[in-house]
Amino acid sequence: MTRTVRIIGAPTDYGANRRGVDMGPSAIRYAGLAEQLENAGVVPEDAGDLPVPRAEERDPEANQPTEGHAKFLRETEEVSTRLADDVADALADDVTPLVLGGDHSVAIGSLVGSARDADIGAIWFDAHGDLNTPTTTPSGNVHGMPLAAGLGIADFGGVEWANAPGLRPENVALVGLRSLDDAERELIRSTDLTAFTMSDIDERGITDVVDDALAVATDGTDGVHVSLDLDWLDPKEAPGVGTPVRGGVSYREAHSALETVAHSESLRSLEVVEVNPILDEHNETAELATELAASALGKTIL
Ligand SMILES: NC(=[NH2+])NCCC[C@H](N)C(=O)O
Ligand SMILES: [Mn+2]
Ligand SMILES: [Mn+2]
Repeated sequence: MTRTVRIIGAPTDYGANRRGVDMGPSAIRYAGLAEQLENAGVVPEDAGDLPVPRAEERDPEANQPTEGHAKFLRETEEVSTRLADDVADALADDVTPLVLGGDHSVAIGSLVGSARDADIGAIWFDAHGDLNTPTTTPSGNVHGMPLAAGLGIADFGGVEWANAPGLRPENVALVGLRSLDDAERELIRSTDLTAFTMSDIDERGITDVVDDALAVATDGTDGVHVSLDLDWLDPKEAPGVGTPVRGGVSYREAHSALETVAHSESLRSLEVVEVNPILDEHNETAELATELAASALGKTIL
């Protein structure tokens, strides 16, 4: 049966400290997403963008860059709750949700929706751990926290709207890490999360690492949520991101990783986040995002 993919735009920027990432969904569509998905042999269905509180409508008090504080948490709750419903509805319609960020805080809604009526695994392709909490965050930016939120870790325990019921740390694999805060490092050591750093990819090659990540994420689950932060790639390949870190995966490694995901036939939901057209060069990061989404959904070279 041909897979239908529902595109859900989540044009947020309040979870990051860089304006412009809210234009990610349009840049990704403009880069030819629908056509790329057709080339992948799936039927794209565009649900448009979720309403997101504009800068003028936000609580100015919620933008205090102090330590031990999550900025715009109320706004994040509002959008995450809606997004979770849309993701869950897509799955109930037997359609694969493809969420377009926006900053990585949108992953809270994706995880909650994808794990609403199922046990899921997650693969986090990212330079960062996104495992901070309102207490440990060095920046206050919620895009550095969504995985901890979904897992209900530390002060996210009991923050119900942010917890993904069917997601357990044993089924989460982070791939391509190269920038961690101390508290995140500590957390990875003290939980059942699986973490593959760039050094693991150097040593073992991307396919082996992603095979292992898939084994973790599919073990006893109904499917896998793939979260692709474009800063996972080397900034030379993906310059249009707010928090670039040198030493990321190459163009070919990224495709290979997502082709391996497609091959496993375990993809349940997908998101591509952190594309910031203002920081991009000729929309190349958005183009990369569309290509990689197509690879994850089954596009092959031959
Ligand atoms: N999704 C991202 N780009 N996250 C970057 C997070 C950076 C840093 N760890 C922080 O908490 O602020
Ligand atoms: Mn990142
Ligand atoms: Mn991220």
